[in-house]
Amino acid sequence: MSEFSLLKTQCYIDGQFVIADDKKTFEVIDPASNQVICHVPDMGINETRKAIEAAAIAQKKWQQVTPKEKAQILRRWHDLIMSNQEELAQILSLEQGKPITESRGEIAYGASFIEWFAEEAKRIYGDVLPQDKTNHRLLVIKQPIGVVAAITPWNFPNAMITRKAAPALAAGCAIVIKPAAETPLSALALAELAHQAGIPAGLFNVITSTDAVGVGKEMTTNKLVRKVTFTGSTRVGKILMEQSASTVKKLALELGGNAPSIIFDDADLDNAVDNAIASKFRNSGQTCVCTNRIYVQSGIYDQFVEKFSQKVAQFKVGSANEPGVNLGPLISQSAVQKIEEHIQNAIDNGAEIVLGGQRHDLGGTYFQPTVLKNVTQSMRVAKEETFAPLAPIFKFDSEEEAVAMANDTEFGLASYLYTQDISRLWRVAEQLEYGIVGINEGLISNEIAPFGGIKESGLGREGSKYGLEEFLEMKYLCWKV
Ligand SMILES: NC(=O)C1=CN([C@@H]2O[C@H](COP(=O)(O)OP(=O)(O)OC[C@H]3O[C@@H](n4cnc5c(N)ncnc54)[C@H](O)[C@@H]3O)[C@@H](O)[C@H]2O)C=CC1
Ligand SMILES: O=C(O)[C@H](O)CS(=O)(=O)O
Repeated sequence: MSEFSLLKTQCYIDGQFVIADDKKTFEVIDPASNQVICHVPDMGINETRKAIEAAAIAQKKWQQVTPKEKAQILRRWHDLIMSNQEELAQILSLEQGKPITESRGEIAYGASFIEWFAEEAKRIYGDVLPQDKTNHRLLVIKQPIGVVAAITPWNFPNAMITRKAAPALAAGCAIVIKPAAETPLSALALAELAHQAGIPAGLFNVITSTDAVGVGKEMTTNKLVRKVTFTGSTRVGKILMEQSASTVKKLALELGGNAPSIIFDDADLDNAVDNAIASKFRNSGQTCVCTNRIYVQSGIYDQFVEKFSQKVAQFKVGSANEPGVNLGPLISQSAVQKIEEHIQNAIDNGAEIVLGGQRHDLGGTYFQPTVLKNVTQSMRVAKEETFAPLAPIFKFDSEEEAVAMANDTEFGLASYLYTQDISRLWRVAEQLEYGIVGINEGLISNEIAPFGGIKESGLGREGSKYGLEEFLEMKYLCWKV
């Protein structure tokens, strides 16, 4: 690991790299080899509290810094990230397992949020309102919400941090981040580059810990924290919501998904196949916007299954730096058990394996890309997010039936539809109960558009001009002249 100058093994609090108060550490494991990469501090409530207190002090000064100066510092952070893209990508693949090409993409994707919000920092506007009385002047100003606490997942250990930290800093806030224990190194590398970019001490803090519950409790109940932003499971999102109620914190929750891809008879079949594959197997199926269910109209069902499976059969499973690898290892054995349960449940209820279905010969947490056909709504794959390389293909007859099945879930993050009928495109897009609709496109993530879900997929939006509002408070001034 010595070749990685950005591989940090201490937490970053108040501008210093530090160890845990009790010197405790925990192992960071390479999921491809199951080998220990290094050890990082196993911090807890006390260190979290210290970080929050440092953030509160730093934030008061930061909100006085001009937007232009904020933008310049954020731009420097972006430039440092991009000039260290390869090393950041190697560290990301080492701790998370995704193919190096995907990690390089994630670093650029993560940096795009910093670039975007460096620009947005200079465009935080207020309002002058019409008078209600002749001697009144009514104004609205926007101010930073204050100290932000962020809890982030293992599947995008770089981009899920910058997608929160960039708008927070651009708005004038300070942030304390607890990354997933599986993937802390990307967060610590970002801290090193934030330090080099001159982001003032206390504004960007990273706590690594195996005590997610304790750290989360401190983050959601400490009065100095005014906003909690979380990306992860709906189960944990609900816990954080409950815990945040005692101090009425603002929340942003990017939670689980159950994305349907609906392919109509009139779709461009090759485009639908390619995009359904891209959406399904990105990050080995471990993204919240991955297609989880594929609904194909009966007229092209057999053709679609054949074309889709032939392409998936060409996939190469392997470790991050192997040339041509499409699928890496899953993050954990529990992830492997979940896909095995979903496959078995589907088979027990009448589905058929077209491709895969087994653990890969490479062992560990590698799994074969799997395609099932004759899948129905009664199976677990229809109701639960598999978060793995499993493509269950359902058949439908009518548009109404497809929309009803697609919406038959408590989740509402991403959805996809493939048709060349313009009227149908509008009808179905408007009826889908999701925050995001990909139309003839399976890859919808960027820094420009508002990313987020409805129903039990979360609250709020990240990225886009809307993403900045999440870190601002609106103040109304009623001025007698
Ligand atoms: N919406 C999204 O982008 C994501 C959704 N997920 C969903 O979550 C499922 C489980 O994935 P995990 O990574 O295990 O998600 P998770 O929700 O268990 O973990 C996400 C983050 O929350 C922290 N956490 C866990 N329990 C906590 C608690 N009680 N209080 C405070 N923080 C806590 C974890 O340490 C991690 O940093 C996936 O199968 C997928 O369905 C997971 C990752 C991203
Ligand atoms: O957590 C996730 O899965 C990401 O939000 C998906 S994306 O933004 O990288 O598409």
